Amino acid sequence: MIRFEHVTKRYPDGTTAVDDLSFEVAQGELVTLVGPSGCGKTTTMKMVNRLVEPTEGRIFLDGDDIATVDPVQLRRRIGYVIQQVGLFPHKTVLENTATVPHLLGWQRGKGRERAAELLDLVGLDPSVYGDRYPDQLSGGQRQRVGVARALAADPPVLLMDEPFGAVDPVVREHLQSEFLRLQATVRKTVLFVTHDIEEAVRLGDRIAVYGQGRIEQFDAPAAVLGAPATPYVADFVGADRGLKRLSVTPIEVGDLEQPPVLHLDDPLRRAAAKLAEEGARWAVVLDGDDNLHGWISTERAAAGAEDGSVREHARRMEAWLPVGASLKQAFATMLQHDAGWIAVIDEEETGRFLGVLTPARLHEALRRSIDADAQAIPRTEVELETVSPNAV
Ligand SMILES: Nc1ncnc2c1ncn2[C@@H]1O[C@H](COP(=O)(O)OP(=O)(O)OP(=O)(O)O)[C@@H](O)[C@H]1O
Repeated sequence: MIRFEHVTKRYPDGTTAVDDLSFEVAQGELVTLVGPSGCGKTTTMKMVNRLVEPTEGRIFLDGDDIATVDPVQLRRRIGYVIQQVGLFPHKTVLENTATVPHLLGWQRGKGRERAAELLDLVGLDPSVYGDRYPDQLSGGQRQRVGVARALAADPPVLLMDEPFGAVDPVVREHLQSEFLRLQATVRKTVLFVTHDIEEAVRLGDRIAVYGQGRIEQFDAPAAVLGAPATPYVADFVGADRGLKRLSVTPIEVGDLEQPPVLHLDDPLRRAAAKLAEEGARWAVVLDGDDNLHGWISTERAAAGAEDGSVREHARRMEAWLPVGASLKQAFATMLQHDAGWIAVIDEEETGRFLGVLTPARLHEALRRSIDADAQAIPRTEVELETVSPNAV
């Protein structure tokens, strides 16, 4: 979709901002450009929409050499989001969002309708925020308007230059999650500039790690973290690679332990006997549809009334995640609920219980992910050790 072929940019003062750059971004792919200040990220991006012209080399968009495309026509195919957002202060949120459809000569009603749809999509209720002016919004809300505006004319390509750079870390994480959800729906081809490796890792399908004017490594996040191509990249991604890798390694079904399982309507006496027989300290409790309800301790099951059912003694389980969530989320959930394990469910299939993740299993999953990359073998072929639930 976007292809750089031996692109160099030298500014008139002699600065070589980008030196012989070649890479390709596939349709629907989100590539993050990450590197220290002044390494040429913004220059790379601005060459795509011809705000900067290359000195040498060629750039293709969907097969067209962009040097041959009228810049105004070109920019209609490209949404652009920048840190300063650049909203018009005297226009309402809705008018700001409808800017590009308006420029494209869409009928006013159609443009506003589209703008309202987009505001909804980025989490701003148009009936609440549509008539406000930019200075009546928080920084995070302004960034969302910036994203909505860039998407309004439905361009296939988005260029995003530190779009979440100006907001505090909490809002930033929130915007990142929302953007990932949005991208899963709209599947744009995205170039995303950031100087934050965490953000690059979290958002990118692939990451381009920049040295001075050059890409040092262009790879999937797990590979950049697990197998940095050069000492420079290793240095840039930092010593706490293991921690960062947590955020790119998903929980897989193979990571889970299978503790004893009971159902809400099971007679308590039978449940207690089963737990004692298996030597387990607790069991997961499911409802009639095999969805997660909570858990019950062996002690509590044994102490209950003779004729009771599991329902009266089970506790709700708040610490759970869908399969595919990151190990980092799993770790955070354990800490948040002070839990020795978390339940993992299959969200796709309406919350069916799949198993539990323990700290030991989390650590194993992390190790396996590192080893698998190091040996360049598919993760599915890595043998799992079995750990009994009683070990928790
Ligand atoms: N108009 C210009 N004239 C001369 N030099 C420029 C110009 N624009 C950028 N540069 C230089 O080109 C190099 C790359 O700049 P660029 O803005 O692409 O870097 P960046 O990686 O985006 O940095 P940052 O993260 O600080 O925005 C820098 O040395 C910068 O000073």
